[in-house]
Amino acid sequence: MKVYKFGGASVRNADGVRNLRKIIDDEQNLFIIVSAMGKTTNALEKVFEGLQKGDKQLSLEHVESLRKYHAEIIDELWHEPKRLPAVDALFGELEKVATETVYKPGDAELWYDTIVAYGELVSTTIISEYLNYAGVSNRWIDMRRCFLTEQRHKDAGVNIEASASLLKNALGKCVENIFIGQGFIGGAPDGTTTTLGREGSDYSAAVVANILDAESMSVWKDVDGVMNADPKAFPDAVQIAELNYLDTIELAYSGAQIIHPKTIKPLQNKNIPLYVRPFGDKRKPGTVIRGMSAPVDVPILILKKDQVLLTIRSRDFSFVLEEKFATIFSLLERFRIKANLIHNSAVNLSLCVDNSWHIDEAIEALREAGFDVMKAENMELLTVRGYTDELWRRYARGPQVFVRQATQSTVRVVRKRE
Ligand SMILES: Nc1ncnc2c1ncn2[C@@H]1O[C@H](COP(=O)(O)OP(=O)(O)O)[C@@H](O)[C@H]1O
Ligand SMILES: N[C@@H](CC(=O)OP(=O)(O)O)C(=O)O
Repeated sequence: MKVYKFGGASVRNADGVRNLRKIIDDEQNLFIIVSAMGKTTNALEKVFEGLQKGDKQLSLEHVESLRKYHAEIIDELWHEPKRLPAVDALFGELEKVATETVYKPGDAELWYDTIVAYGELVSTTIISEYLNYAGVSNRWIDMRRCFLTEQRHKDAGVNIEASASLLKNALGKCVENIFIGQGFIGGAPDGTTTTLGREGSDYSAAVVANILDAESMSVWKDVDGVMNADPKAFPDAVQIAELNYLDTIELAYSGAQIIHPKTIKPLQNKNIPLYVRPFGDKRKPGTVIRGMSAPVDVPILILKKDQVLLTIRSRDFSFVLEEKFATIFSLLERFRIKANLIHNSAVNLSLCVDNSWHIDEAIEALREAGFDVMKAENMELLTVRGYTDELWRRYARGPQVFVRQATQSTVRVVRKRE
C-alpha cells in the first residue's frame, strides 16, 4: 500500500481534481488522504465565528458561499449541472449545526471541530464520487470512525494502537483497493468529531501509513519539493534533494509550513520514506525524507509568522527560576500556548509563542499568579540553520530584532513583522 496526500491548494478547483486523477493513473493499492478544498477551512472558521457570536447571518453567508464554490467545482467536473445528494446532505447538516445549536462558551472547541470538519467531509465526498465516475473504483472512508483520538478538541493526537484495528476492519470489508479518507479529522472516545490541528492532514496521512505499514507516503504540494526556505518569502530558495527525519522534524518544528510537525514520528517509527512531490509535474523527483540522507549543504531559513512575544517578570523582582518556570509553563499548558523560543535572564522570561485565542486569558492568569507580563504583537520568528556572515548581517541585526539566540550553526531571532 502507498499513501498519497493532497492538500487544499492542490484540489482548490476542478483542474486540481482532474490532475489528482491523472496522478493516480492506473495505480492500485492506494490510500488517499485529502484536505478541504482551497481556503474552505478558513471559511468554516467564519461559520463557527458566527455561531460563537450569535450572528446567524455571518454563518449563513459563509455556508452559502461554500455551497456555491463546491457546486461550481462539481458542475465543471461533470461537464453539466449536477447535484450530488451526499454533498447536499452534508451542507444541510452544516447549516443546521451553525444555526440551530444551543451554544455555550464552554463547548467552543467542540463546535469548532464539528463545523470545520465539514471541509474534508465535502472534499472527499466529491473526489470519491468523481473518481468512481472517471473510472477509478474507490471507497470513501469515514475517518471519524477510523481514527480514535484523545478526548480533546482542536489539536487532538491520534491513538494509533486503538485506531489500527478500526482502520484495518473498515478496509477489510471493502472489495476496492483505493481508499479516500479525510485528513485533519478523527473521533473522540465520546463519539464527537475532533480535529488534529490546523494543517494536520499531513499527520493524518502519516498515521495511516504507519498503521498500514505503507511502502511510502507522498505529499503532493504546489512546490517542487522541500526548499531551503519558503519560496513565497525568499524567492532565491533552492530545492533540497534529500533530508533525514531528524532534520525534517527540526525544520517543521521551527515553522516550515511545508510539513506538519507531527508528521515525521509515525513514519520514523516504521521507517517509511516520505516523498514531497510537485503536484504540477509527476515526473519531477521531489524531495525524499528517510532515516539517512546526505548532509544538507545550503543554509536553511524558516519563518514562523503570527507570533507574540511575552516578557514575564515576577512582581516582587525575585529570580525567575525553576519553581517559577513550573508555574508559568503549567499555566501556558492549561491555555494550550505553545512556546517556540524561550529566553531567560535573572528576572525576565521571554517567550515567543503562537498567536492564539487564549493568549489574553493566559496573561490574565499569569498576572493573578504574581507576574508582570508584557505582550508584543505582530512578531515573527526567523530560524537560520547553517548561517553565514552574510546571512547574520542580513537577518540577525537591526532595530526590528527583539530577541536573538545563537549556537555555532543556528541563529533564531524574534523580530517585528516588516
Ligand atoms: N522549506 C519549504 N519548502 C517548500 N515550501 C515551503 C517551505 N516552507 C514553507 N513552504 C510553503 O509551503 C507551501 C506548501 O504547504 P501547504 O500550503 O501547507 O500545502 P498543502 O496545503 O498542500 O498541505 C508552499 O506553497 C510554500 O509556500
Ligand atoms: N484543511 C485543514 C487541514 C490541512 O492540512 O489542510 P492543508 O493540507 O491544505 O494544509 C487546514 O486548512 O488546516
